[in-house]
Amino acid sequence: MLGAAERQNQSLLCVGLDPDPAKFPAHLRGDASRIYDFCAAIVEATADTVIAFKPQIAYFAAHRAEDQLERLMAHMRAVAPQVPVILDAKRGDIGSTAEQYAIEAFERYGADAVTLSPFMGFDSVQPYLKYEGKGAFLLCRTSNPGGDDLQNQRLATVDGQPLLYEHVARLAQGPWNLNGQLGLVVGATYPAEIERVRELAPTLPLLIPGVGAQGGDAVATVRAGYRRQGDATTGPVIVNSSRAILYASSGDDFAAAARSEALRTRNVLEAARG
Ligand SMILES: O=c1ccn([C@@H]2O[C@H](COP(=O)(O)O)[C@@H](O)[C@H]2O)c(=O)[nH]1
Repeated sequence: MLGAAERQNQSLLCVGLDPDPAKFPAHLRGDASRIYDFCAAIVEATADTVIAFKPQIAYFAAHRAEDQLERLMAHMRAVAPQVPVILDAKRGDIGSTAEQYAIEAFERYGADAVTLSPFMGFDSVQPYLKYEGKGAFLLCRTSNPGGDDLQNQRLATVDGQPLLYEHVARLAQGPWNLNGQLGLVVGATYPAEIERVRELAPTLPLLIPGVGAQGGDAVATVRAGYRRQGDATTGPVIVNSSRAILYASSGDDFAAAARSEALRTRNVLEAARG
């Protein structure tokens, strides 16, 4: 799906759906019952500019808007059937609970992929892999400064003493990737680490948040993560921007402004492919 959407829309851009009613345009501001309306307008305005959509579940759950997320997932299917939807849920729990989270992501919401924390080990990831054709992106080197606290620690007990994030990348490229369903999350705020992850995980899709509001360098991100080999490329690169697109305007023209910002970002990413 990623390859098809990338080709059809000529895009590496993922629009993140992080609806915060306090930031909505004036006629919707503060009204959590309009989360669906806001997001549906963004989806309609950007559907032909993206490789993927990424709704962040916290922004719906915090406002008791899970029913609106269900409707939005169905709407994305209808408006953009070719565009994969990555549910950003960052789940991670023992196997029996993970089975319930997998039902939530893939059966309740019908997501194509979900984000997971790998911290609890392979048995916490395995329940998601039972869903044929669905994907799981493991947090590897996240975009936030605090990612250093654990992800940049050296593992003295593992061969070669890799950094923790390097170990996650190797596991995801190798023994954990039973049916080719895994990808990795790497922050656009750390291009050198994106390059390292690409070395260790040449075929995996990389979900890369951090351009836009977090200030990550879009060009450096693509140069670090995107590889063309002959006519083929290595694993896809999915560069997420949420707030910079969603809140490009606080006026009635918010959807048109979101489209302009999405097109601008897409074009920067395209130019960086070389
Ligand atoms: O390392 C990570 C992992 C996930 N995120 C999520 O991506 C978006 C970023 O939003 P912006 O408004 O473009 O900053 C958000 O949903 C985060 O939860 C991340 O930023 N970094």
